[in-house]
Amino acid sequence: MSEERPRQRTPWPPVPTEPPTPHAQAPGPGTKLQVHYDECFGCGELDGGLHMRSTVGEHAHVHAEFTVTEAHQGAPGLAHGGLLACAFDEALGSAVGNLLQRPAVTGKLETDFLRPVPVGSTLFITAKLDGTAGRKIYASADGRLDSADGPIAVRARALFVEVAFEHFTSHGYADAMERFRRTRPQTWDINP
Ligand SMILES: CCCCCCCCCCCCCCCC(=O)SCCNC(=O)CCNC(=O)[C@H](O)C(C)(C)COP(=O)(O)OP(=O)(O)OC[C@H]1O[C@@H](n2cnc3c(N)ncnc32)[C@H](O)[C@@H]1OP(=O)(O)O
Repeated sequence: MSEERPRQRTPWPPVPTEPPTPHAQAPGPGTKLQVHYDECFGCGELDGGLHMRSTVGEHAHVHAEFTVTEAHQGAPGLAHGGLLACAFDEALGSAVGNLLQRPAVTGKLETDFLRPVPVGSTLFITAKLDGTAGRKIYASADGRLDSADGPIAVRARALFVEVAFEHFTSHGYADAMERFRRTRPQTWDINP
């Protein structure tokens, strides 16, 4: 299997964009990012969740790690593709939310699965912001197998759409903001 397997041939971002500018209060390189919501399947402490942790890298990248356990299998001994997509959604969303400090939800997420990801392996995911166009935020990520310079196993790119905080209170739990603040007391008071 060759290292470069560029399955994503369509232009990206698909529309003209502005360069993404990290928010003045965005956490800097080396910052270990906090859980954004303690009941999040991606980063929270739920039994069976992905328990992902992320760190801000240089040049507005976010690095995340996902270790595949027996609870994440699709085929015997291999990660389920849907859960891998979930790990990328988490890493990409973490980059968008933490670096831009704008509330946003995933509008579109596409993944290329380039290599099998076995149980016991760790995906080293690097997510970056690619551009913004009004409420639309484009981001992409690579996931390398077992080390930060391992072969790329999964690639993803996503469109996030900025939303008002009411998105969470009207479509989710009415007390969504209290639930966010219970995990991260100040973050969710930031005006978009
Ligand atoms: C603040 C401090 C933060 C602190 C730090 C936080 C850290 C935080 C870490 C989070 C880590 C979790 C990461 C998981 C993130 C989820 O899992 S989010 C859950 C999954 N996603 C959803 O549930 C979203 C459901 N969809 C929706 O609610 C609505 O469709 C949307 C996405 C809000 C868009 O609806 P809308 O607001 O009515 O806007 P709409 O005009 O339809 O679309 C806006 C633009 O986007 C385009 N668009 C929308 N969808 C698509 C699509 N699928 N394809 C192409 N274009 C699209 C539209 O064409 C439109 O383009 P323009 O016309 O403006 O050129």
